[in-house]
Amino acid sequence: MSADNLKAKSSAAIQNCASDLYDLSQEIWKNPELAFKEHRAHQVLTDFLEKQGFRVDRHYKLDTAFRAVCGEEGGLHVCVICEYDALPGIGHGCGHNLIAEVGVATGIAIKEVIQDFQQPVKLTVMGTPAEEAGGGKNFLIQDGCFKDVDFAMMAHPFTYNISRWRCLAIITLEVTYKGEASHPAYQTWQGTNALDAAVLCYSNISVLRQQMRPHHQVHGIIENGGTHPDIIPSETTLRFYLRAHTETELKNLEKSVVGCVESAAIATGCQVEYSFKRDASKYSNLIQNNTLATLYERNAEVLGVTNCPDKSVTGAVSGSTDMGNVTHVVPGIHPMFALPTDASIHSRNFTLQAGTLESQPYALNQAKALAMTAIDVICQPQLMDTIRVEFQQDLAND
Ligand SMILES: NCCCC[C@H](NC(=O)CCN)C(=O)O
Repeated sequence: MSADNLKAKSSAAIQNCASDLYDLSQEIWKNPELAFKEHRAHQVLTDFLEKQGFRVDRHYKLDTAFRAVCGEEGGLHVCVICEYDALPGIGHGCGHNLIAEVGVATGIAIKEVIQDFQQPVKLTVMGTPAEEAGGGKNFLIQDGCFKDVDFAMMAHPFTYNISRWRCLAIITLEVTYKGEASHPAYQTWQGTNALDAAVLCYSNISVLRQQMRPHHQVHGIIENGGTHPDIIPSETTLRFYLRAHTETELKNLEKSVVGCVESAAIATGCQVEYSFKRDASKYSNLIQNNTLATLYERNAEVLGVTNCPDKSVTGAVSGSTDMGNVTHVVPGIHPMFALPTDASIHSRNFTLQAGTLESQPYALNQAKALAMTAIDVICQPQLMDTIRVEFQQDLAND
């Protein structure tokens, strides 16, 4: 069968399941679950994939991770990634219900044609928890789950179509100031105000922002600012995210931020403890493989998905994802696809849009484009050599 016929057959498989896929997505959207607690999503996704004939490993390495496999060993191993965690307070404001749906739909589409290829193909749909906080993919990477994968793909809903979204390496900084409680209207001089230290720290970082390099970002919150207006706060805590193009740049940014943190302690006489979380919550920048991205762009274009023409939008670099870490261990792509909305991700309006029937064709198109991209590579296995060379070059230049 020609690649074009395989693509048509795979797309038809998605279209045939469109109504069930919408129900699946709705089930996740209506029941938002936070990082590592995505029990219901795990259940419905694994049940769905099992019904579709996948060999499913539930609770794969992590309680709410899964692996659903079809095909055979001995040839290419394609991995399609699902995310399904929600955000505190605003539900699926990042549209991960659609990411999960796209992952499953892509899996169905590739499975439909898996026996039609000239060589064996193995397909894994990988369920990865806790993208928004915690970095589920990093635990799976550490456990060797991507070791025999040739390439990995997923797609993320957004406000624009951006095939090669560049996202940043990120690290979390936690800061605690300790002072001395006292009455703020009586013996004020006996107090040491930890809230003043927190406010100064926050302001120092705001001032630093003007001097930061483009694409360096620091933003955060005061998590605990004290307990009562008439007690000088003796302890406060802050949490910041620091982002930069690469891990090396992130290190430089860390140094500047440490100056802001420590100077606030000196100015107020507080003690300070701080730590950069060098654990699974630390995400690498995203490397979009050129060959995979080019194939995806061509396929998406055929389906009427055109990349946003505004270079100021497509050239923007922002946000972070643990898919970044995946693209440092295997070649991958992570296109952003537009829903019909102006709303920003992580907003209530985006939550609403991610649950509409109106958004469905946009999600299903992505699944078709990802499956078509995999079909291109499987039908021209020599492309894999180029993909591997690019991958090594990208890592070396990172
Ligand atoms: N450890 C912090 C992770 C933050 C990840 C988050 N990701 C997104 O918003 C994009 C995709 N969901 C972020 O960039 O803030």
